[in-house]
Amino acid sequence: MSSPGSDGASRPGLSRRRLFGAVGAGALAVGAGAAVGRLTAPEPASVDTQVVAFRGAHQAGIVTPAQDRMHFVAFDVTTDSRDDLVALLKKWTEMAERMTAGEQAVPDGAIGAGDYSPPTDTGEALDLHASRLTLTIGFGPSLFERFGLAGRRPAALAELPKFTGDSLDPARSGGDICIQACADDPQVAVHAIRNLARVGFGTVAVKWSQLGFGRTSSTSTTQSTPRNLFGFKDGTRNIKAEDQGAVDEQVWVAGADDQEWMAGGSYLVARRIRMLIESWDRTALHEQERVIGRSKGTGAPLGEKNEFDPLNLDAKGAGGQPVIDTDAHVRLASDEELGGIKILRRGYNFTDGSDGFGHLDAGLFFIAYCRDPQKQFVPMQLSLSRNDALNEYIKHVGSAVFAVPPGVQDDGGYWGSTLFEGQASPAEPVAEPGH
Ligand SMILES: C=CC1=C(C)c2cc3[nH]c(cc4nc(cc5[nH]c(cc1n2)c(C)c5CCC(=O)O)C(CCC(=O)O)=C4C)c(C)c3C=C
Ligand SMILES: [Fe+2]
Repeated sequence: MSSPGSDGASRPGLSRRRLFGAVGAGALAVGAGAAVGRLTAPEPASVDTQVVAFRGAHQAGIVTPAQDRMHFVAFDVTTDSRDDLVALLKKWTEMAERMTAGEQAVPDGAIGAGDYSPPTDTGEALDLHASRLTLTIGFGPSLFERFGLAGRRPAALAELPKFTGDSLDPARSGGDICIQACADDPQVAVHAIRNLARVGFGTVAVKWSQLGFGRTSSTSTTQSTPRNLFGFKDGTRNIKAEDQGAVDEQVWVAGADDQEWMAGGSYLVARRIRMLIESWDRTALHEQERVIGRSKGTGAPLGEKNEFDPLNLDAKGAGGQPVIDTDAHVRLASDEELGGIKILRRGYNFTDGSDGFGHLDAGLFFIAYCRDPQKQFVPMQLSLSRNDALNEYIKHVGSAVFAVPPGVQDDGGYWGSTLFEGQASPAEPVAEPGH
């Protein structure tokens, strides 16, 4: 197994490709991208930057610069055996570390297991790079009702309330465990989830899953802002990895918050939000911009010139009416209106065919990370669900919340070991969100 360098980058992206030789690896990276038909060009990457370190104080895939593709899965745990569940988490950890390093899920698993048994790696990523694959695990509230975990459930991991307008499909909601796979190559993300689900047979079963084809936010100042399916730049005022103060205050759980096993972890809220594309597409540009509160072209706040100009929520037009409307999305979601609350958004566009009525089943698979969903996501979504002008054009159809444990470190840990072994390492307390 390879180990990442101290800078978080390593070279084992080559090893899955060793079959084909290491010469010209940089050129092959470009070829591999073209072969799977990326819709948007990946940001330039050398072989060295293909691997995101798996180990660390925090799991990768949260403040990691958002990759362009996602495969998200929620599992039900089908066993009653805690030992079997822990054994699977250990196996998953090994496989996840290998795959994020660009290696096969199991050494030589694709063709080395012999002619008479099923391959232990499914093989579709054999000639692909690591593609900045990250795998991030989370545990849902329902898991804590079993396996003797009741006393270890953090208060922050309460089920989300029903919000005005929710039209949730239980078949696309909840789950005992989630795994978020993000990569710059869709086949790499799908391969990772497929192989983890495959070895989980008998212990877990897929409850629901979602593919995302384009990031809808930036999580680093090094990234350009992408556009969502309404055509607007999305992620401009997101928390960025470089803003350490905001990340510590709003994203990472501190040891003193509640359950110590969550120190260095975070909470993930997932919402499958259908976007009523046809209705939006019949809406005048002026109204689209009023609803969002930003200009479609530049992404600038209404009344301003440039994308990153500050929101001026007090500005009034000639008639004395607010330039950014009282029910504009960005006003209602802003930390200025919410007592300092922020979240880290990491969502993806999706299109899952059409719905039988000639409408695209398309939208935003919204993912948010925060230190306490009850204090951050819930008040934000309460405000949006009641008053947001955007509600005429969207419908929340799936929902889930998960506790995302801290990262796996070099201490024999595995995904969830701080929960199952009680090995939490205390973290420095930092200020509460919004204070
Ligand atoms: C509960 C949180 C949020 C949901 C749900 C949500 C859905 C949603 N958002 C857009 C499009 C845009 N959102 C933008 C900004 C923005 N959105 C949220 C939160 C939720 N969005 C926040 C916290 C912010 C930042 C507000 C601020 O401080 O300015 C923007 C503007 C660009 C940006 O800053 O990111 C767009 C565009 C859609 C289409 C959508 C549901 C489908
Ligand atoms: Fe938004």
